[in-house]
Amino acid sequence: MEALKDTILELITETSTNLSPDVRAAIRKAKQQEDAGTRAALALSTITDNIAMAEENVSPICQDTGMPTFKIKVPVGVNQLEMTKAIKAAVVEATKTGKLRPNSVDSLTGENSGDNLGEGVPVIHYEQWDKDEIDIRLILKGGGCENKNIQYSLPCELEGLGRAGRDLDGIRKCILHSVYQAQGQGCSAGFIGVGIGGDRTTGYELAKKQLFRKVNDTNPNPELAKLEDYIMENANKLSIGTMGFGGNTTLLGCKIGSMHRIPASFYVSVAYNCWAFRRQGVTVDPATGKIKEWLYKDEQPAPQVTVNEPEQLKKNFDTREVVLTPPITEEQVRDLKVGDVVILNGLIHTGRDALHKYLMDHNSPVDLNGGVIYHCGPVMLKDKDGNWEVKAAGPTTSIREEPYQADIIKKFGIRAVIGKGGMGAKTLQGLKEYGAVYLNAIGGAAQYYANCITGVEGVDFMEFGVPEAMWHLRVKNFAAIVTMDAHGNSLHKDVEKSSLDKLAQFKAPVFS
Ligand SMILES: O=C(O)C[C@H](O)C(=O)O
Ligand code: SF4
Repeated sequence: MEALKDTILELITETSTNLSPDVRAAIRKAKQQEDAGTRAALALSTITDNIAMAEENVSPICQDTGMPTFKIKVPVGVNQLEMTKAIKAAVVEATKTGKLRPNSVDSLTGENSGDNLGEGVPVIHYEQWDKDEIDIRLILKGGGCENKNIQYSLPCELEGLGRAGRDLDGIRKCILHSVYQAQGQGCSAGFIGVGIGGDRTTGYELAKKQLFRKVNDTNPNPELAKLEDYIMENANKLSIGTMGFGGNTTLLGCKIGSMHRIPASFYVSVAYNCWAFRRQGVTVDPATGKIKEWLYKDEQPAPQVTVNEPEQLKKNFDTREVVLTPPITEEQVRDLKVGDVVILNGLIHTGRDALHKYLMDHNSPVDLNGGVIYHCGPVMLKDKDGNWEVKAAGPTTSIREEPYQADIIKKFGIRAVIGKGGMGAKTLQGLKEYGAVYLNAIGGAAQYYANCITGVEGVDFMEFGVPEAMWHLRVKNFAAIVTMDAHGNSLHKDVEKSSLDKLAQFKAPVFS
């Protein structure tokens, strides 16, 4: 099987950079159904452009290439030890070439291994089957959507929906609630895999396994097929929309599986996947290790997408546009309101979990007064001259910084925070008190934003690892939407409230 390492490397590259046709079609449909001129339409246009750019650049669709998870079926006699060696070698190579972000972090020390290997990483599940070929499936599921997975233990009380019992209607309520609780934080519009039954572990495994089904397949269990149809007809009535901006499409797919459980437990487990639904598979010849067939590629190529120039994008949307260059003044910030599109030109600094924790008790290596913090963990490579190159640079989920953000804004005089998914009441109060804004970039649009970065002017805290370091980036035409302003307004708060009101319309039983 000497070709196996190259096969796995090709599979990883394809999964990370080229969204499969069934997922693209779902996103295309959402884009066609979105009301023109809305923020959700802007987000879907940017996402569509980003998908095309990733394919063209053979570079990660999203900077977070997730926890590489392989599900493998092997004929009797195949050497799994050899396979694991080849998989790990391919993962290291894919990381070196910028197709994967180094994502393997020691949970106790915080140290990033740098090559995507570590205890339990990558995840590799083997099972034997009676066919004489190897079936290898890979999913790259990022942390932001993984954090929106949820597991319900029935019976339970659900906000907006009331009691969820140990029956199909209780399951219905859990699934609707799982879409509501994700809001836009897991980069909606999303896909969900649902596992009914099992224990805490196997329930979640069943949920994630559903994500390997094709977007347009039909559930072989008629009762579950009916429930999937119901969810797809109704979840979008929550109007959470793309990125949680409000809008017509919140859910792009729902796949449900069921297994036996023990009498005391009744779990409903939901694996929430973002629009960057990256899963691919191949069948492989056990003798050579070569690819026989791709499993999620259609014959006809996806329709060509013309990548909108920022100018073109701006023309489609009648929102106020404000061009800003850091350092930004308090007056400029207080002039902004929710819905404005801010175009940034100049120096911004990345910072996420490790940096925010550090800055609470330490000084910043750079002057952040009037500055912009970008919640982002980029994919970075050094070019032949040893200069850093940004390969992918979309936003991470901002809510994780909620415990720190207001204090950091006050301490350093920061004027704008860029991220996705919004922040909470403490930050909203801080924006008002200290004069700052929250700018929602389009989650997952890693190529789109990498394209706006004209230079890397340095980096601090490399000891935090590439994703968590403080990168000093020069940007041009970096567009993001004001979704929390310095006057106490928050689009996220409004959408959460309106979607909760809408959720309540599904309280009455549907499935007896
Ligand atoms: O880790 C990241 O860069 C993004 C993450 O997947 C997130 O959605 O927050
Ligand atoms: S940033 Fe968004 S698109 Fe990327 S992995 Fe996280 S949830 Fe998915």
